Amino acid sequence: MYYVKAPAKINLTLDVLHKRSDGYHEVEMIMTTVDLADRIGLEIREDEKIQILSVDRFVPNDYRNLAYQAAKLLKDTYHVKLGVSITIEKNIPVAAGLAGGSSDAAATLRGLNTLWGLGLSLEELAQLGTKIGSDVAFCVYGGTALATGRGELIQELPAPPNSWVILAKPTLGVSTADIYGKMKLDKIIHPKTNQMIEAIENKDFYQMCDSIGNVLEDVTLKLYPEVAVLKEQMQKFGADAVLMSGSGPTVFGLVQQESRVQRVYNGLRGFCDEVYAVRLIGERDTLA
Ligand SMILES: C[C@@](CO)(OP(=O)(O)O)[C@H](O)COP(=O)(O)OP(=O)(O)OC[C@H]1O[C@@H](n2ccc(N)nc2=O)[C@H](O)[C@@H]1O
Ligand SMILES: Nc1ncnc2c1ncn2[C@@H]1O[C@H](COP(=O)(O)OP(=O)(O)O)[C@@H](O)[C@H]1O
Repeated sequence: MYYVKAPAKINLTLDVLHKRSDGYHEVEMIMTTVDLADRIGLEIREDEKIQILSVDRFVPNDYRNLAYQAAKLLKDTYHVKLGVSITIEKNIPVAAGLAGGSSDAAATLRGLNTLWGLGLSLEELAQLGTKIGSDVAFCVYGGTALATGRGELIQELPAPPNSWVILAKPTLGVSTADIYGKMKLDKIIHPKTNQMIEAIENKDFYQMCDSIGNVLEDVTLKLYPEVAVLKEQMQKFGADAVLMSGSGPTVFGLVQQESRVQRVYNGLRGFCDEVYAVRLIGERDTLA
């Protein structure tokens, strides 16, 4: 079995500039990877079949699985005469704003590129990934990046300052399309994207905390007040900065001091089942 790591992402900033004629929204967002990851196991099949073996009951094990779509796209585009069995060990919460499905697809693209001996560049894989979903290109590269367009245009950024990240996922799933669709474009308060880039470049933790922002947060918080409560709790327990990731509903807290991590984690565990204390990965090249 050939294993590939598929880490979750968080959005340090997420801005929407306008709605496009193709129905997508033009975005500007800073994304970074965290060390909560699915594990993708790949096994070549001579019979040309693509098979998904997943242990998670919330994840489809057929053509609807984004890892399946990644394998099929590679196979069809490059006329590969092999198949693959894909085992997905799911650790990233599903439909959570953490890009778990996109990361599984990206890891499958990277892994099969090696296993099927295709010799494609990351750029070529990212371009292919864009056909599966807007977040897949970022997940192909990992690390930290400014993502524009509908999210598929990637400019690499340096690793952010070191930080712990507490992730808390309420027991509800959110539809990304629904949240984008309910946004009031004339009421947006834009996050400080340039200030965030500066904070990252200067490795300034407190400026990073001061620059986080997500225009989708208001929409999700209004629909699901329990997410707002979770945010307040995380602030109360001492996180340095708190924000919802992507379209939600996962809330993340940045915590610089290791001594404070346990307190925030334990505090949240009291009323939220899914809480994780992880680190920012921040850099590319740790995904093999
Ligand atoms: C909000 C974000 C932020 O990173 O992440 P998640 O919350 O899903 O993790 C992304 O923009 C989500 O990316 P992804 O989940 O790949 O979305 P896609 O499958 O491409 O699109 C799902 C639906 O979301 C809407 N959509 C998505 C991206 C975009 N720039 N504008 C949109 O309006 C469209 O209605 C689209 O049909
Ligand atoms: N490998 C996969 N892992 C998770 N979800 C998947 C996968 N393949 C398809 N999906 C579907 O994609 C939807 C969004 O999943 P996910 O990527 O976890 O969320 P998000 O886009 O909020 O980060 C889920 O409802 C799920 O049914």
